[in-house]
Amino acid sequence: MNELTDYAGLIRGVGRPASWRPGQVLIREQGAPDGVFLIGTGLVKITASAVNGRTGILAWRGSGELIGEQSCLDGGPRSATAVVTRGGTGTFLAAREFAQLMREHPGFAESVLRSMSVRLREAAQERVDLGALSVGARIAAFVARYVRRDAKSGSMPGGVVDLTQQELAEAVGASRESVFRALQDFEERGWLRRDGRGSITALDVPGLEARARKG
Ligand SMILES: Nc1ncnc2c1ncn2[C@@H]1O[C@@H]2COP(=O)(O)O[C@H]2[C@H]1O
Repeated sequence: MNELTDYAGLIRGVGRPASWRPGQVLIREQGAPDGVFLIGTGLVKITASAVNGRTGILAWRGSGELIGEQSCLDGGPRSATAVVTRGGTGTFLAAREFAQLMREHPGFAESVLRSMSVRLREAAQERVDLGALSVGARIAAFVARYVRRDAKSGSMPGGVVDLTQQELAEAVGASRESVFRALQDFEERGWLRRDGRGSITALDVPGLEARARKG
C-alpha cells in the first residue's frame, strides 16, 4: 500500500500488462525515457554509477511502486538502472500516456509527487546516516527500514530481507566483511537470523532500531 494504490486500476486500464524475471533490466542508466513501470509483484533493484564507474545501490522498489517516473517528468536521461531481483508482473505506461494521466487526473499527479517527496526525504536521511552512523548502526537501520517498508507494502511478510551480504554492503556503503561481522553480532543478540546465502530474517525490529539510534 502506498500513495499510488488508488490509481493502480487507472494505470492498468491505460497501460500494457508486463511481466519480468530475475536479472531482467527494465531501465538502463542514461537511456531515453520511454515510459514508467508500475510494479504489481516482484522486486526491483535501483543502481547508479559513481564517477569512477563503480556501481552503488540506491534502493529497492516493490509492490505498488512506480519506476521510471523521474526522467519521464524532467525529460532527462534515465537517472539509474532498474534490474529485477524477484520476478513478477505489473504495468508499463508509455511516457506520453503517463504525461496525459498526470494532466487529466490531478489526484494521480499529486500522489506521484507525494511518493517522490517521501523518497527524497528517505534519501536525505540515508545521506545523513552515511556520514553520522557507524557501519553497525547503518546496517541495523537499513534492515529495520527494509522490513518495515515490506510489511507496509505486503510484498515480503515475515521480516525477510532477501539480499546478499554483498548487496547489503553496497546499500549501506560498507565492506562485505563488516556486514558479515555486524550480522553475526546481531544474530548473537537475537535481533535477526541468517538463513543461509542471501537471506536474513529480522526477529526484533525494535531491537535493530534501538541499535541504529546508538549511532
Ligand atoms: N534514490 C532512488 N530511490 C528510489 N528510486 C530511484 C532512486 N533514484 C532513481 N530511482 C528510480 O530509478 C529510475 C531510473 O529511471 P528514471 O530516472 O526515469 O526514474 C528513476 C526512479 O524511478
